[in-house]
Amino acid sequence: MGAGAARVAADYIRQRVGPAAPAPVCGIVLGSGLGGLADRLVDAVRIPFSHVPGFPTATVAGHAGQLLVGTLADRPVVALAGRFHMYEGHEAALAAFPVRVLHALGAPVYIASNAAGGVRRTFSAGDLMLIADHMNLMFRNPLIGSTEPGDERFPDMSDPYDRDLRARMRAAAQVVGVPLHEGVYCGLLGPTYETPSEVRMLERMGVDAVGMSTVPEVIVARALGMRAVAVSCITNKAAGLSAEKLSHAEVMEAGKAVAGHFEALITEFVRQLPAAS
Ligand SMILES: O=P(O)(O)O[C@@H]1C[C@H](O)[C@@H](CO)O1
Ligand code: HPA
Repeated sequence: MGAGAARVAADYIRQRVGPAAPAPVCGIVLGSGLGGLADRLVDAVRIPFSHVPGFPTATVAGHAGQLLVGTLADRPVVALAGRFHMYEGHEAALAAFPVRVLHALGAPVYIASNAAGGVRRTFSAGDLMLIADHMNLMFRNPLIGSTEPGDERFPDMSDPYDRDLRARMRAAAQVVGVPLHEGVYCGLLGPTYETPSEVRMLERMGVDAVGMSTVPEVIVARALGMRAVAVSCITNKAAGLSAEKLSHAEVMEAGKAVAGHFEALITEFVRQLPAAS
């Protein structure tokens, strides 16, 4: 799933929205329970994933499976309500394919969001965490085998979550009065949640939040030279850190409960995004 396929998908999307549509200032992927931001887009053209060439169908509850082209805070954006996970049976390259499409549509900035379990003991459901860095414990890389001409073959990952964009996200949080933590996200394959022993291991490794996505997407964004920024919604304490059993229903509920804060934060961030970033 490389640049050629992404161009085909982007051409289809452009044809759906019309040639006069401006290039997006960013592309946004909305994680589990966070799809409500899509309803904030104005004059949105909604395209089901199943219509976009190369996209599989979204199979996870809480992922609407729609690509939207519209404006947020008067800025042109593309948003994906839903994503593809490797635990759905997809290769890492396919999980990250939407980022290639966002790039082909001209988005210079990639904004990821996800639901995640809080490994940092002070985290509780409803906290938002700006991702400072990630660990790839999926042991898959979407660039394996890629010989795409536009791809950096050996991308630098010393600053995967762009320093300037993180500062802008912190500033946006202050403007809208939303508490924003910052920490390290670890991507695991899933779909099982972690065991308590795994969570203790992650804690010792320096992980603050654990989830099942985002990492392949950000790797591809970096390989394409896009600037990336990401926010985790802590939907639960990670396994073993509370007496609660984990369920996807609880994850979606917690995502919806924090939706107001999350949407205000991302909307303000997009409002402040420079035109050519
Ligand atoms: O797509 P995200 O990363 O937001 O979804 C998380 C990880 C799993 O897909 C699911 C587990 O409940 O939520
Ligand atoms: O506890 C979790 N672990 C992994 N992924 C998750 N997504 C939401 N919560 C979790």
